[in-house]
Amino acid sequence: MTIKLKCLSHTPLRGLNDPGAEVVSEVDAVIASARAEVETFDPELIVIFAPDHYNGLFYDLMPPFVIATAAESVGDYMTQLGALSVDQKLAQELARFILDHDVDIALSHRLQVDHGCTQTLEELTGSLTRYPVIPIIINSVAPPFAPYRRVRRLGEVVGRFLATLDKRVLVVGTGGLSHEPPVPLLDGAPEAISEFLICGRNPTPEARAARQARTIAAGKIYGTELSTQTPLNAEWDQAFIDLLLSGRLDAVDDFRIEDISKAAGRSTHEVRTWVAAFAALAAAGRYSARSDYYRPINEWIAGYGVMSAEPC
Ligand SMILES: O=C(O)/C=C/c1cccc(O)c1O
Ligand SMILES: [Fe+2]
Repeated sequence: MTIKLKCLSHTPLRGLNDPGAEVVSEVDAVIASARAEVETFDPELIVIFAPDHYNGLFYDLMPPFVIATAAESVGDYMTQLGALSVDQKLAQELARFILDHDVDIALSHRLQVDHGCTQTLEELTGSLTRYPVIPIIINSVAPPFAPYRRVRRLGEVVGRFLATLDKRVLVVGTGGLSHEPPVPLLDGAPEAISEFLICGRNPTPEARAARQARTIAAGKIYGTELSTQTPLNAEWDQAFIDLLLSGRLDAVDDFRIEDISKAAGRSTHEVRTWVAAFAALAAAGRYSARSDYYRPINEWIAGYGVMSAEPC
């Protein structure tokens, strides 16, 4: 097996509520270069660790981890609609391997995935179907969450499975870094919102448009005194990037979920996908990592970062 890693923030506001042209072209260039690297690597499999934002997973049955043997994009925001090219057989084998190695994971034979998975897949590969893929969703948005040590363990077991394959594998983590978009909480939610959070699958086009308009409106005031959302925290983001660069992944075992939510925003927990991706890579031995880009971007409600890594 040959393995490479890419971790990227995602933001559905890219293209819908952009910062200045200079920042947009900086990020365009970083993504274009990441995509060129993926093209050169020509992966035979992509394992993507991603969150869901109440598009595929709801509180009627909210698993901490899910592996998909088939997945369809809901096409939210500006993402493509349609099926992903999931390697069904390999996903089933991986699910069995994970369970055999003492990590509990749910299995979906028809998972709806959102921008949290598809935006990064499109950015890195140009489509939803360019390469065989296995999506693994890590609950990062709908508390309570599995502890960070369990996420690291999940990644490690996935990495051990990948080491048994004779393939070029790209491991991807998508989400984070610090941010808090206006995603509602079940705790204390009014009836209509709690009904949505419990079983809001397949919203009407009007409901989807209203949700997107709310996110855009939140992006317009994020980071100002008009916003009630926890602001970006560049210091937290840099410390997290430094931790991944250092290879001291076991430090995440001490991460306290409530502390992170308060310091850097509730959706910062999407970094759980980065933790899993790095742990999968680390299962192959020591790695060398680089931080390709970081900038806090209020318009996108994103501590926006890109990292790459490979074994050394
Ligand atoms: O779920 C939504 O509607 C919005 C999600 C969002 C907004 C801003 C930044 C992100 O990383 C998001 O996932
Ligand atoms: Fe997200």
